Amino acid sequence: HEFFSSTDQIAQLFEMKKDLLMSLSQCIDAKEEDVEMKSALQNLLLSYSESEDPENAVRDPVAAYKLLRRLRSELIVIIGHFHLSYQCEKYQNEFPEIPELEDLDGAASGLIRLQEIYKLYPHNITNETPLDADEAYHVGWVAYEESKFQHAFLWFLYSLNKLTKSSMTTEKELLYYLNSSAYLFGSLPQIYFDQQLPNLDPNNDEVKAQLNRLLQFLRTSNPEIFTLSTESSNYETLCKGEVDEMTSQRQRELSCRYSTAGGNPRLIYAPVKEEVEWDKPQIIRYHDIISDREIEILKNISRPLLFRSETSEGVSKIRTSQCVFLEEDNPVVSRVSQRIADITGLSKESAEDLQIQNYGIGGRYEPHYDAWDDENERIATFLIYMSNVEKGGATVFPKVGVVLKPKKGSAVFWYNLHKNGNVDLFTEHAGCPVFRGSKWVANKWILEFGQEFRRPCSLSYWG
Ligand SMILES: O=C(O)CCC(=O)C(=O)O
Ligand SMILES: [Fe+2]
Repeated sequence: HEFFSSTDQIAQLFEMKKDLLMSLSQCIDAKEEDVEMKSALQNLLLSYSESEDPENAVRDPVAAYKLLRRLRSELIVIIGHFHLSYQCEKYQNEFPEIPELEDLDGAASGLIRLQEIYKLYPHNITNETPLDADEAYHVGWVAYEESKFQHAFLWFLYSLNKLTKSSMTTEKELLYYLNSSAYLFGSLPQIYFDQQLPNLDPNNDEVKAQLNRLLQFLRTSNPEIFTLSTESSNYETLCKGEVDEMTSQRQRELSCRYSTAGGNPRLIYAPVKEEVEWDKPQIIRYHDIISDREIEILKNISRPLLFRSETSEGVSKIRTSQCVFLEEDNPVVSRVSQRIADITGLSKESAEDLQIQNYGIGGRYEPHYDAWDDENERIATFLIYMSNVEKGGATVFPKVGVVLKPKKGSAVFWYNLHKNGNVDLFTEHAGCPVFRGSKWVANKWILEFGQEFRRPCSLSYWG
């Protein structure tokens, strides 16, 4: 099981750890004589505070990263105690999975992606939740492994400034990685690089002096490694919310109305609020199409079933979220499907199951199409927002400049295919990295076959 790709799963794990800690304290209290174990347990109990709210903590990606690290180390200790303690044996089948090192790497990678898109320095992204030297070193190391040498360098520098006596990270390691990332970034000539590394004096002062020399050299001869580039792709610019004037002007001219979808009996007394968000391709927002209660039910059914989302290439960094397809045997799921059919006028018999999705730390879905050129493709997408997202997490269409902000209870709808069956190339879209908040969405993909009389085909070459 994975944790970094769903912030909700991290919050759930916190609750499980809490329960486990409680049962451990009960079974140890009962009989255990081992003083050492009791005091270790006491420390764990002290570190856990009643008022801690994991759902709130995971809204901040840096806090979520720290929490994940902490949960991993605490669970290892707690489960270790269970194994050591004879009296606690009966609990042994109920352990939650422990986050793996890959989870910590995935979480760090999410932070780096946030920095890249939103142009954030380590001190920007950590301004609410600071990282300690070891945590920062780990993020730098992940950036280094991903060949993102400037981010790596900046994190190592951050780590250097946070070093304390209790840090596991050493100045010597930092000198090595600062030096190497500066060289690989292209800010350090080979000669300088070679001079810095060999035969480091284990004497700390010597390392310190070398570190200072390195930084001084970089500041004077190659200062660009300290400053992030401001270049962005269309996708990134839209995610940052920098919509150009023309686009926002065009957006303001669009309309909204109450609709009964052409007199659908189920909508006559409760027309749906319809807002045209974009004209070409047409993107329609429907407001208040699902209640908070329905959302809670869908989240609760999904939680134990969530699994890493895939793309046509399998599991990949392109898409960091977890999802599950829900079948119609649940009344809320079938009610939502019926509502989508009523609103869009399309047949629900020809559609995929409702897909519920929760994003991870810095979770995103990079630009993609929902439909390909195969038979019975996804003619349309109905995307429901099941949460608000405080920062980031917009759905953007890079080819046309559209930014759709998640609004809880609303949905957006567009056709991926032209009437002639070809993919509309303007429907390329992305889910921007979540910068603050927990993002939940539900996808309903409506298929081509069975819609022939509801959305007649055209023979036109153009669409
Ligand atoms: O989460 C979003 O905003 C977009 C999701 C999406 O495009 C998808 O799941 O196919
Ligand atoms: Fe999509």
